[in-house]
Formats: sequence, C-alpha cells, structure tokens
Amino acid sequence: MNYDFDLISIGGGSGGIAGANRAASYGAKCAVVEQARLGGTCVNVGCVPKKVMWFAASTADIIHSASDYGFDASLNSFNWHLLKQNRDAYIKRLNGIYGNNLHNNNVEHIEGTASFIDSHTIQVGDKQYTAKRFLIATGGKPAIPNIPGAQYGITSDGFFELEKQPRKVAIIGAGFIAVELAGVFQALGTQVTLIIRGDHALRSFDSMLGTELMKAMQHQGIQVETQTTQTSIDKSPEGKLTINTTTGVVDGEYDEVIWAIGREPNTDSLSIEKAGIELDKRGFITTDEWQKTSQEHIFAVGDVTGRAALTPVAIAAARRLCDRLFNGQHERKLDYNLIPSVIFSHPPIGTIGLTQEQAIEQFGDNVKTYTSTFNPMTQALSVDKQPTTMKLVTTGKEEKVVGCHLFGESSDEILQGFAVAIKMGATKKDFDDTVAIHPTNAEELVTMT
Ligand SMILES: Cc1cc2nc3c(=O)[nH]c(=O)nc-3n(C[C@H](O)[C@H](O)[C@H](O)COP(=O)(O)OP(=O)(O)OC[C@H]3O[C@@H](n4cnc5c(N)ncnc54)[C@H](O)[C@@H]3O)c2cc1C
Ligand SMILES: NC(=O)c1ccc[n+]([C@@H]2O[C@H](COP(=O)([O-])OP(=O)(O)OC[C@H]3O[C@@H](n4cnc5c(N)ncnc54)[C@H](O)[C@@H]3O)[C@@H](O)[C@H]2O)c1
Repeated sequence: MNYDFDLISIGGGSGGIAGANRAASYGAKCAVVEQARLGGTCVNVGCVPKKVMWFAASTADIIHSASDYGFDASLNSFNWHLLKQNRDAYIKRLNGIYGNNLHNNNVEHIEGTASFIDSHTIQVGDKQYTAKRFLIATGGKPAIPNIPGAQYGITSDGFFELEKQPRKVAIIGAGFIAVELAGVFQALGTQVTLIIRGDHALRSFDSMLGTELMKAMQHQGIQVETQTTQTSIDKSPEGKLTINTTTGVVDGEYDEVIWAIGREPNTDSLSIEKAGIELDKRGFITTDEWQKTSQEHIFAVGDVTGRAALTPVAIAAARRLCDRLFNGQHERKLDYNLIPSVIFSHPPIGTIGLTQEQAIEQFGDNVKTYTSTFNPMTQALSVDKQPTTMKLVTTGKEEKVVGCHLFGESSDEILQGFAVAIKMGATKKDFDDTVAIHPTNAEELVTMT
C-alpha cells in the first residue's frame, strides 16, 4: 500500500522533531504535525524560558554578593517586563530555527491538531494524511486539582505569561517545577510561600537533597508550609487570593497562586481508540523497551509515555528509534537506567542513579556512602555563604558508584562528566585515582574519604 509519508511525528516538540529529522536524514519521507509553536514544552514553556529566568535570578544573587568583592554594586531595580520581552524574542528566534531546520531536512511541517481516523490515517483540519509509521510525541500539560477556586491559580504555562512581577506568590507542590520557580521568584524579589503536602520538598530524590534545599530556601526567606493540603482558593474583589487548607488558612493574600503538582499526558485530542493504542492506568501511552505502542507501526516517546520527563530523554529515545527503523541499527534503543538530571533550584542540584535509601533497599549492608559538606571558594569573601553537599553512593567490595547527588553551586555543570564515568561503571577507586582540579567544587568528588 502507498502512504503519504514513511513517518509522521504527531507533536513538534523535543521528541517529535528529533525523530522526524533523524528519519529524514536516512531518506525517509517525513512530516511533523504541531498544533502550536514548534519546539514544544521545552522551548516555549519549559527548559529554555525557565533557564533564562534562572540566569536572571543567579545574576541577582551575584549582584547581592558583589560588594564583598569590592564592587560598588547594588540591586536598585529590576525590569521584569524587559526580561520577558527579551526572553520572548529569543524563543521566537528558536521557533524560527526549528522551522528552518525542518524545511532544510525536507520534513513537512503540518500545522494543526492531529487525530486518528484509523491506525494509518490522521485528520488535521480538513485534510487527511496517511503514514506507514507514526511517532506520537504529544507531551504533557500541567495538572490542576479539582478543588473550588482552583481556576484562580496559574501553572508554569501562566508563569511564563506574567507581564508583571507579582509581589507575593504561593507555589503549591514540591517537585522540580515548584522548587525551581520558588528560587527564581525569591532571588528576583517576590515574596514566596511554598506549600507542600509532606515534610520535605523533592521526596523522590536522595533525602540529603530535600533536606539541604529546605534549609537553603528557609535561609533565603522562602516561607515553607509543610504538611499542608489546600482545600479551596478564594478570590477577593481586589483580585487577591487566599488559600484554605486542611489546617486552616495559609497566612497571607497572594497576587498569584501557582500549581506545580505534576503533569498529565496530552492524549485527549488524538482519538487514540481509533488507532487501537493502549493507555496505562494513569493515562500515559504504554510503550515497550523499543518505544513501540500496542500497534506494531505506532511508536511513542517523551512525556506522553510517562517515563523520565526530560527533553534529552525524549530526543534520545526518538533518535535511537529512527536509527533502528530507518538505518538498520537493529539493537539501538534507549537505556533508561542512570539518566542524569539537574534541578535548577537556588542553588542547583545534580543527581544520577540510586538514592542512598534505594541502594540500601536493593543491596542491604553492601552500601557505603561518602558525603562532604563545604563552602565553595567562590564564596570565600562572601558574608552570606551557601554550603555545598555532595554524596556518593557505592556498593560492593569494589565500591561501584551507583549514585551521585550534588547540592550546591555549579552542580548543574559538574554532573554531566561524572555521569559518563558512572554510566561506564566507575568505582570509588577510579574516582580517587583521578587527579583533582584545584580549586574547584568538582574536585571534592575525587578527594572524598
Ligand atoms: C516548566 C518546565 C521546565 C522544564 N525544565 C526542563 C529542564 O530544565 N530540562 C529538561 O530536560 N526538561 C525540562 N522540562 C521537561 C521537558 O520540557 C519535557 O520533558 C519535554 O519537552 C518533552 O518533550 P516531548 O517531545 O515529549 O513533548 P513536548 O515538548 O511537550 O511536545 C509536545 C508537542 O505536541 C503538541 N501536540 C499535542 N497534541 C497534539 C496533537 N494532537 N496534534 C498536534 N500537536 C500536538 C503540543 O502542542 C507540543 O508542542 C521542563 C518542563 C516544564 C513544564
Ligand atoms: N530541571 C528539569 O529537568 C525539569 C524542570 C521542570 C520539570 N521537569 C520535568 O517535568 C516534570 C513535571 O514537573 P512537576 O514539578 O510538575 O512534577 P513533579 O512530579 O516533579 O512534582 C510534583 C509535586 O507535586 C506534589 N503534588 C502532587 N499532587 C499534589 C496536590 N494535589 N497537592 C499538593 N502537592 C501535590 C507531589 O508530591 C510532587 O512533589 C518533572 O517530573 C520533570 O520530569 C524537569
């Protein structure tokens, strides 16, 4: 049978674009269907604008400590609107670059929302397109709880639309997005309350990370309300928001309440049942180790599959899949073990592998950890110091490094290289045998006793 395309990617974000470009490089006839701006979450309302905000916040931190180094510098004003304008312009340029790349790679860009008619045909607007294979990479959207007044809050998407800097915000959640936005707002001068259900932020991470971050946030002036579950949000005639919880009203009236309580898969628009694709209990598309769905010729990558929701994961899974399908690399697939990630909190966190708790559960007494806490030398003259803590988790007689957890300045840049070593199976001795680079924060990882 003849199809319009060899591969159609549904979703023009990290995974969909990477897959179509890679397949096209092998001569496949490809299209990407995107209903909004090219680049998806990461480029438009995720990693990229978030990192710009993180740089802005880090710049504020540097200005605050500049006088300790003899500079006549003080933070007199900050223009949120200008920052947003510059950020939006940068992202618009990126949208254009993604479009040009598709064009240069002979990948057709179809604008609109795709929904399946049958397992080889999609409808976009008033047109139908057929393909031999599909790659579903429709990503996710922020979750909003089902409580009265929830609609008065915004999500990370709304955060990137804010034209004005709020004076006072409450952020609800304790994961990646909650702590990243809390750090940005605080450093830029907004009063922040972080509302979390448990005792600690980042509960699924090594406990050292959550503990250290809680201390840092409180030291910075972020008000952290633990063991607090919201029941409703009220809005006053002046537009101020009040949060009612199981333990009473959270102290304060907020300009914005931000939901950062996780993300849900984008499958509603796909008419997925017409293609015979199965979803798991949480609504994510079920995929096997080869990214295959319950249909032989339909694949899915990225956030819509509910596995490690990170841009490089979506890209790597899509590229490997297309190497396999269109370039005969039969064994090529993504290994989801030992994926490094960084949380752009203030200070940042880098983490890979097993937490201490997971390692003990898996290896019992065979686990040995090494931890070091120190003040980075960049802060030698700073009055207000932010200690760094690093932890290595090792197992067995050979002390294989199975986890590495970094909290503190430059952790975001340090982890990548160590992730290579850990992925290669490095032991503590391999770390020790590597000569340190002095004076750096990273050297601590090869000098731990
Ligand atoms: C605030 C925030 C910060 C983040 N920061 C980082 C970070 O620092 N580092 C990192 O690695 N990850 C980060 N992430 C996660 C990262 O953005 C995602 O993991 C990544 O974008 C997932 O890529 P994807 O291809 O699966 O989906 P997406 O990039 O979300 O792309 C999906 C695309 O599909 C489109 N679409 C959906 N349905 C249809 C349809 N039926 N027809 C046509 N188009 C459709 C959507 O419009 C969207 O453009 C962040 C996420 C958020 C929300
Ligand atoms: N730096 C990065 O790489 C980065 C940054 C942002 C997001 N991301 C990706 O996006 C994903 C989504 O981020 P996220 O922060 O929305 O999700 P998350 O899964 O990291 O955190 C969600 C948090 O919300 C809490 N929560 C859930 N329901 C709640 C409720 N009803 N009330 C209060 N709290 C509730 C959870 O306990 C958890 O702490 C992340 O898992 C990550 O994969 C990555």
